[in-house]
Amino acid sequence: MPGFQHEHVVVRSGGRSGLPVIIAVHSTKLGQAVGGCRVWRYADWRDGLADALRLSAAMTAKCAVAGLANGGGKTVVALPADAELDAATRRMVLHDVADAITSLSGTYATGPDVGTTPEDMAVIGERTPHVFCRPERHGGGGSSAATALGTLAALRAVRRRLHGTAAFRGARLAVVGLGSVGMRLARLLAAEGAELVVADIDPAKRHESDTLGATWVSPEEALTADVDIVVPAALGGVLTADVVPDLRCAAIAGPANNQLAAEDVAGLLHRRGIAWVPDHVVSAGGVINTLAVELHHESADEARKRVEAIEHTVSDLLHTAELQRVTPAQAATELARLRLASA
Ligand SMILES: NC(=O)c1ccc[n+]([C@@H]2O[C@H](COP(=O)([O-])OP(=O)(O)OC[C@H]3O[C@@H](n4cnc5c(N)ncnc54)[C@H](O)[C@@H]3O)[C@@H](O)[C@H]2O)c1
Repeated sequence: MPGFQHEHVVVRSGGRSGLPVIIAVHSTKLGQAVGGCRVWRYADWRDGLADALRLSAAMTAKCAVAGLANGGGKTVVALPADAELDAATRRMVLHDVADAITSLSGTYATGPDVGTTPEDMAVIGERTPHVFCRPERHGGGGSSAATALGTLAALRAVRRRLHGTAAFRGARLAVVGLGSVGMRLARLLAAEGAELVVADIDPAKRHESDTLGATWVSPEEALTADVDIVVPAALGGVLTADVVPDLRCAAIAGPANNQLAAEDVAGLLHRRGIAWVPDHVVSAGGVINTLAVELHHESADEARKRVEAIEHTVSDLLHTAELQRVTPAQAATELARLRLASA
């Protein structure tokens, strides 16, 4: 049985809603623990506790690799399997979460996750300052632009590793998914002279592809296109064991969450000589920006510099991976361990 690794776990019945509110603070070694608030249905509340324990530990590693002065935490409100929250109960739940956060004396701050929105963060913010990713009128702002900028920084590092230059002129990239991050990113890359192959399941995006001078293909064709870098920017699970033999790119780096269908696909990619940069490193721009501005009260310029520093992180990971003959994902795990050990 693994040992208990968390600094503090709160489990309480919400004073207003009566629902189980769970906050797991995994680590504050690097600073205040952060992690989203999940409001989700579970067959048993203890499944929600397991989620909070697992996801808060993952946040510690994610923050450490991103170079954030923050640790990992997570909130889970475990709803019964058949629960529907009406607006009044939802407010009660969010205020219960806020009170549980207050009980932690500033060691943890929350943001949106599955089942919660920036609007919900504004409601939590009525009772605690330890909340981020609120709507713009409450001092927050959308994260897609910063996520796209951070992805561009990651791609610069990959481009330099592949071709010895961080300039995108002449680079061939396939962007799979032209949503709020993918579209912004494609525009940035096109403006720098990259040759783009793009795809989306929504045919309405084809028009934009034409204005970018990109080649429009199906999502499957984009993933296996003969390009330098594939950029997954839609849903997770696209990198399966089956697709690996068909890939023709030299590297994969994109913002889509949980790209690997199974963890061992990282090894399969490595054996095929394809550098896969873990998505949590590539997509960290949004959270880096939000925490810098909303929790650390830094200027937009300072926050932007932190986001652009993803380029150095990815450069380090690729360099270490090559030197130690490990995958970039293994190099990221080791980097997180070192940063935590030296904190
Ligand atoms: N928005 C952020 O700041 C942020 C931060 C971190 C990670 N991410 C992750 O990045 C990814 C994109 O986020 P987003 O905010 O742009 O989402 P989005 O919903 O705005 O865009 C997703 C796009 O992908 C398209 N799509 C869906 N399935 C597809 C498929 N099978 N093939 C090709 N295209 C497909 C959709 O039509 C849509 O245009 C997600 O995985 C998200 O979790 C986003």
